[in-house]
Amino acid sequence: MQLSGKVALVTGAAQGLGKGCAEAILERGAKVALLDTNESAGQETAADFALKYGADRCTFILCDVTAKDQLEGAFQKVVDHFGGLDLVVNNAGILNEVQWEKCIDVNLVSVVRGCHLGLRYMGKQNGGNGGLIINMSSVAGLYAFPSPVYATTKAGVVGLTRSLGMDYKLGRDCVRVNALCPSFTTTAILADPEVPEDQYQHMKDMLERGGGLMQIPDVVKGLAKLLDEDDKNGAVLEVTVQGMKYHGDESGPWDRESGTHQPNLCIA
Ligand SMILES: NC(=O)C1=CN([C@@H]2O[C@H](COP(=O)(O)OP(=O)(O)OC[C@H]3O[C@@H](n4cnc5c(N)ncnc54)[C@H](O)[C@@H]3O)[C@@H](O)[C@H]2O)C=CC1
Ligand SMILES: CCCCC/C=C\C=C\C(=O)C/C=C\C/C=C\CCCC(=O)O
Repeated sequence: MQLSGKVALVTGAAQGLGKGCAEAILERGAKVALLDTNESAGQETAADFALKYGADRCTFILCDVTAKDQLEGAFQKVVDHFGGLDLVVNNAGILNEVQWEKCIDVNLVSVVRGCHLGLRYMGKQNGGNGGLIINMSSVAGLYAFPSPVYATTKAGVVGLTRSLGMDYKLGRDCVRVNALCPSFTTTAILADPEVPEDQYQHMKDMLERGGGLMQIPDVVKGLAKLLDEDDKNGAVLEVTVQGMKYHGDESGPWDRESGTHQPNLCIA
């Protein structure tokens, strides 16, 4: 996707992976709205980006993605402020197995809503120009993971992405939907996850066996791949210290006999 002059909205962008993604999008010439509940970090990030990329190219919007009115209001603010919308990164997420309903709300319900809003504002059938949605899932959404509710939310994001990315609807809305599945990356989410001790110990063990931590720029390379590959729709990209690979090339039962698996290729 050519991003010069385009408009992006990134949730959970005050810090961590969302901030890294937002900066990569700014570097490619787009304008970016940063949404987050953390007002001080969000304002600081926006001020930093304004200095580097220009005050007219970045804005912070205080928004709890789990509050329907706030998320809807934020999408409208972005369109009012920048005059359109071309790219949505649904990134905000938490790991909390204690307040597990909240984990589902932030990581899955809000991503569903963010996708619906992306389609509403970017969909050609609604007067938009088409666009791209990138959902932040996790390797935890692809393999068994010791925090079951978190893993469920991330697997849900994978299913949502694959299904919204089916090409039968692309001719109508011209909005592609892809997902990024990183492994453990150094951000604040690792510092204090609200998980039982046995889950935490098992995660530490997986982290060691998996080859250790990634850094934010490693994951941003995955985002860049999804931004560059315009033929991808419904694609799910795993990013680990071992490299990157797409998931989901297996044929479903409807294609298995004929062997005519139809990858989700963008035809718009
Ligand atoms: N760091 C890691 O190892 C991995 C992280 N992820 C995912 O990446 C995404 C970003 O996480 P990180 O940058 O690692 O963590 P982080 O904790 O540094 O950043 C998360 C951001 O989301 C914001 N946020 C949380 N709840 C929110 C809400 N209700 N409304 C708006 N903003 C909210 C936080 O204020 C924070 O700025 C999450 O979806 C996470 O599940 C996926 C795989 C690995
Ligand atoms: C040791 C501290 C653990 C704290 C974990 C906090 C957040 C983790 C978020 C994730 O999304 C975890 C991401 C991936 C883990 C899933 C599988 C591990 C596979 C290991 C590998 O091959 O890289």
